[in-house]
Amino acid sequence: MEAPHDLVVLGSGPAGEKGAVQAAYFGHRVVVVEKAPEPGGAAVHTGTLPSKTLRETALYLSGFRARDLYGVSVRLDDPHAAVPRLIARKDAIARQESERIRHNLARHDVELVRGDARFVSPHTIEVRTPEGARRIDGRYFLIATGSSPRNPPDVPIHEPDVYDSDEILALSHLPKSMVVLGAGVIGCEYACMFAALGVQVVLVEARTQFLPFLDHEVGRRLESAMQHLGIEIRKGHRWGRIHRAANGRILCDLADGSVLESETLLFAAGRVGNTAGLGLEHVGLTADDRGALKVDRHYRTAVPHVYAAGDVIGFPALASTSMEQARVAVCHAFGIDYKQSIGPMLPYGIYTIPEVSCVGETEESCKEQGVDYVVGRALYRENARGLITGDLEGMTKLVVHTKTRRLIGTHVIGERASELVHIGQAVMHLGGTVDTFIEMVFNYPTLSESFKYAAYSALGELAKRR
Ligand SMILES: Cc1cc2nc3c(=O)[nH]c(=O)nc-3n(C[C@H](O)[C@H](O)[C@H](O)COP(=O)(O)OP(=O)(O)OC[C@H]3O[C@@H](n4cnc5c(N)ncnc54)[C@H](O)[C@@H]3O)c2cc1C
Ligand SMILES: NC(=O)c1ccc[n+]([C@@H]2O[C@H](COP(=O)([O-])OP(=O)(O)OC[C@H]3O[C@@H](n4cnc5c(N)ncnc54)[C@H](O)[C@@H]3O)[C@@H](O)[C@H]2O)c1
Repeated sequence: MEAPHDLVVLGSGPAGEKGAVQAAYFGHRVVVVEKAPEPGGAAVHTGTLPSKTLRETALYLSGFRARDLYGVSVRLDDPHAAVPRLIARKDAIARQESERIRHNLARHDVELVRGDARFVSPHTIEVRTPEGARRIDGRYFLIATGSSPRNPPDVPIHEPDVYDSDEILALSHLPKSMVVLGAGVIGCEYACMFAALGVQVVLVEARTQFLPFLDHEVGRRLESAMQHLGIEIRKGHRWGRIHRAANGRILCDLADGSVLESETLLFAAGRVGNTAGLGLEHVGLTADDRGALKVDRHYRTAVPHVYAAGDVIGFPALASTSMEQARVAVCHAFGIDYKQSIGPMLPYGIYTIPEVSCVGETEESCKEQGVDYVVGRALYRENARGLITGDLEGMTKLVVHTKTRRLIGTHVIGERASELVHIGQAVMHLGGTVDTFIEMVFNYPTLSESFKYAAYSALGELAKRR
């Protein structure tokens, strides 16, 4: 009989990898079970990295970034050659990242077992491996099995030309038109990517507010930039039947009676936790109707020796937070005095075109909480690096507490937004004020310098309040 492992991790995505390595680093014997042929999960194979690689490749192949510099029209030299080039680049990145994960696990002496895991008793899983079944006992378990695209019965995902966000990565050619259902982060990102490649995109969303968690001014800017990119945005529309016309095109009925017709359709409306088939009943757990597991602030489920982290626990379902949750879970399980909680301020990076990133309070959240605030803005078009880069629509926006002058929110839309936001995040994390930016010397010319000018703008607003 195999000796029990200290930690058994189900899944090798961001949560599984980081949780496993954290425990192994502190001397514990760890095994990771992964059912896919290569480690990395959705982050490496179907979600984060593939979509971000496609975005960069789409911008490069379409000459998109050069549009405002040289007045070139955005078009692909050879649309037929684009898809193989997009796919090849994405596959190369996935291979390298899987290899990095294998290496990271191996150098921490974490065993990686290929197979489908399910609980057969509270302390034992059975793994169906290509070679047969293997039982693994553990003292603690970390469920990090991630999520999959939601697949409602009335959406014919497996029909040709109808895709979900996993299948879209196997697109064989660039379509002329696409209807994207769901303007969540996934829908918006893919809508932008395909529009940049010259595909005619219609984006449908039931809500009337575009990405409602964004600062509304930033959301409006993004919406108008996406429209400028050629995307037709249909807000406040529910969709109904999706079917095929006699001419082979895809039809999507909208609740107002109109019908959208396109060559392809991407269904991008939500994900469900990968808990079906995990044998949760053998450990005394149940998932909710979205397949998600409930955890406490230490990421412990209702069963004390079983933890869960990442997409399988639902919101916010980001690679960034999944890793941190798993580290916290493992530190708690083994009493490691290292990481007790995840940072209180979670940044969002949305890789639309343009990119958007934010952390902390929005104008709307300040109003809701009755917080007295001012904002400062700096436009990329008034920034030397913005002019050089040709991004004339970008903006850095700071939200500052009127009384304490502390920075409480950072919002960036434009080139490098998801990198730049960390400047604001660091200042917020360290309790900095608007004056911090005034004291700092920034490299010139940089987009980072927009923080100083946004701070000046906020100072102007503060002066009016005196
Ligand atoms: C299109 C798209 C774009 C995204 N972009 C971003 C982004 O830009 N930034 C960001 O932070 N997040 C992004 N995300 C979200 C991010 O990919 C997820 O939050 C992240 O992958 C979750 O990590 P995880 O470890 O919880 O699960 P996953 O990465 O899903 O990994 C779970 C692993 O568990 C394995 N598994 C499942 N069941 C079993 C079983 N029974 N036995 C063994 N193994 C099993 C799976 O095969 C998988 O490898 C994106 C997601 C999508 C879909
Ligand atoms: N850059 C990033 O950080 C990034 C990128 C992609 C995905 N993700 C994560 O992946 C997760 C899933 O993203 P998602 O975009 O699939 O889900 P989502 O739930 O965020 O968005 C789905 C959208 O579809 C709409 N919708 C649902 N049913 C509808 C109907 N019948 N008619 C009209 N509209 C309808 C919803 O109102 C919603 O806006 C998110 O939690 C997100 O955090 C993150």
